This record gives sequence, C-alpha cells and structure tokens, in this order.
Amino acid sequence: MANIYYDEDASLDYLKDKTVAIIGYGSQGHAHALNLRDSGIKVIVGLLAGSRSIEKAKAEGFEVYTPDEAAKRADVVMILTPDTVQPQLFYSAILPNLDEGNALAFAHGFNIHFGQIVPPAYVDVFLVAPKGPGHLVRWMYEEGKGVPGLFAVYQDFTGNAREVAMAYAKGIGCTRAGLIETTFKEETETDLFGEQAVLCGGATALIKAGFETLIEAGYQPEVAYFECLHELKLIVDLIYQYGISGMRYSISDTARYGDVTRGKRVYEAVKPIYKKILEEIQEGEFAKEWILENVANRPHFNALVKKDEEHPVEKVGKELRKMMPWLGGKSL
Ligand SMILES: NC(=O)C1=CN([C@@H]2O[C@H](COP(=O)(O)OP(=O)(O)OC[C@H]3O[C@@H](n4cnc5c(N)ncnc54)[C@H](OP(=O)(O)O)[C@@H]3O)[C@@H](O)[C@H]2O)C=CC1
Ligand SMILES: CC(=O)[C@](C)(O)C(=O)O
Repeated sequence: MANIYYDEDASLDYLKDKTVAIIGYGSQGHAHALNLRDSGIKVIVGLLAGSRSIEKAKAEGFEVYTPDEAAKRADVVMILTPDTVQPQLFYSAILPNLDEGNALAFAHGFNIHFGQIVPPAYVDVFLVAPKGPGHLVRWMYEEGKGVPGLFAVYQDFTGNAREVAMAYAKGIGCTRAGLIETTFKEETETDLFGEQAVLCGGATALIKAGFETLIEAGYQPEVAYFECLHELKLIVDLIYQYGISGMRYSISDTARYGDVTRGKRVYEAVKPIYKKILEEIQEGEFAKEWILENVANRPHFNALVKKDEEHPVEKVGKELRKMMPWLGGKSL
C-alpha cells in the first residue's frame, strides 16, 4: 500500500520565502497560480508576449513577465505549457535563467522521462501532478477541498527537493485529498495510459460506439444520448462514490446481470488493446509519434479532433444540455 500524504505531512514553510513562477496560465497554470497565492505563496506568471492569457492573469492580480524574466525572478519555476512546446521554451528562456539551488517543476513527467529536457545538475527537479483537470483543481480548492495528486523528485541538489515538492502540492490543495509519491517514469506512463485508454480516449470511444450503434439501428439520437453519455456520468459518479459493488447495489437486477455478462465481452475485447497502448507508451512509440506530429504541425491530430467536433453525439448533446439548466457549469 502506497504512503498517502495529507496536509499535516507537508509544510508550506519550504515555500514561504520563495517566489514561484508559473509559466503558462491555462488549465493547470491558472489553478496552480491562484491556489498557491491563496495558500500564501508569492506567485508570478510567465507568458509569451501576445499570449491570450496576459490580461486574464493581470486581471486576477498577478505580475506577468515573459518566461525568461519570470524564471530570472523565481526560486521555483513550474512549467505549465503544453508538453510539446516545453523543450524549446526550456532551452531558450528558462535554462539561461536558472540559478544554483533553484527548482524546476512540472505537472507531467513527459519531457524529463523521454529525454526531451535534460536539466542542469545545480537545480532541484520535481513534479506535482494533480490527478484531475486544472479547472477542477481550482474549483475544488475554492470549495475547501482538493484534487488528489502525485509528486516525484528527479533531482535533489539542495537536499530539500522532496519537502519543496510536498509544500507545492499542499499549496495547490492536493494534500487535502491525498498525495502519493511516485517517479517520473510511473507518473508519465500511467498518466499517458489513463488518458489514452480509460479516461478521455477510452470514454469517448465507448460513448461514440454506443451512440452510433443505437442510431444506426434507428433509435432516436436523444434517447441514444441519454443512454450512452448522460447516464454514463451518473453511473460513474456512483462508482466514484461507492465502488463497483456500490453502483451495482443501486442499479436494477436486470442491469446487474447485463453488466456482469455482456460487460465481460467488452472487457475481453479491450484488455489486449490496453496492453498494446501501454507497450507503445513504455517503448517511447507514442512519445515519438506525438513529438513528430507536432513537428508536422499536427495534421492527423487536427483532422481527428475536427471529425469528432462534428460527431452527431456532439450536435444532439449541445441541444439537450440547454434543456438541463442545472448543468449550467462554470465557463471553462
Ligand atoms: N490539463 C490538465 O488538466 C492537466 C495538465 N497537466 C500538464 O500540465 C501542463 C500544462 O497543461 P495544460 O494546463 O493542459 O495546458 P493548456 O494548454 O491549458 O495551457 C497552456 C498554457 O501555455 C501557454 N503556451 C502555449 N504555447 C506556448 C509556448 N509555445 N510557449 C509558452 N507558453 C505557451 C498557453 O498560452 P495562452 O494562454 O496564450 O494560450 C497557456 O497559457 C502539461 O505538462 C500537462 O501535461 C497535468 C495534469 C492535468
Ligand atoms: C486531467 C489529466 O490528468 C489528464 C487527462 O491526464 C490531462 O489533461 O493531462
């Protein structure tokens, strides 16, 4: 059983006299910056000139600098830009401005693990990875809660890297929910696997395949949407709160029988695919493909994203969600 750390296990004292530069102000960046500041930490933001987030960060009260200037002024530099742009940003703007004893931090281990960024020996290097989307990292913090997280130390020049990483995790609220120590390898490979096979990739595959099966059989798109997307959230919510057995307690006997018998067939079909996806991650195949895709300016990625934006489930969903005012979520 992994050690799980909570608020009492981490001390913000390791950050209280430091300046943290958050490079990037997107999903994770805005959440880390706001949460750390609310935790009493001095935060500055680094954004490229022309960034669409400069005004937003300034409006939320942050000093905003270019990435090089922010790195120069900071003791801890947390890079929260897209993974594929981090190497160029690191070598051009951050590395020249890292001083001995500074800390270089990430929310995902991709570039360190796959050797795209090689840090200098004279800094600490750690990751703090919330296990949830950035907007929830902020919303849960505002509610006095937290998103669980992982942390890992890649390089400990100062001898305090672990304590600083845990302080950072506490500052963004992860220790309110639970913080697990990992490695850059484990965080990178499990996060890539999860987002490809089970979460984003896996969930959208199940939703699209189910929805298409029903509408191709002539059922109404609205019925297919409620069955394959809307109700999926409700069932996953039950699993999230009460486990698989708890969910099965709540559903009908008929649903339970279908679950354990037909669900077995889906399981048997996907498990070999899951293993292949993990193998491609572990062997660097996915990383190479994603890096080269970005070199070519993302033709395959852009086409597939566009195709899904036009999927019938998106069309019917947009209309149905208007009917459910309680869904009126905060703007992303
Ligand atoms: N999204 C998530 O929930 C999670 C993300 N992560 C990790 O967090 C990191 C950040 O991801 P995420 O928050 O999703 O990123 P986003 O895409 O939401 O935000 C990226 C930020 O970086 C800026 N940016 C984009 N391109 C460049 C560039 N070339 N140079 C400098 N800045 C740039 C963007 O500027 P602008 O504002 O102008 O667009 C934006 O502020 C990644 O390492 C990711 O793997 C980890 C866990 C969860
Ligand atoms: C939210 C999260 O951790 C993801 C899905 O892995 C990501 O956005 O990188």
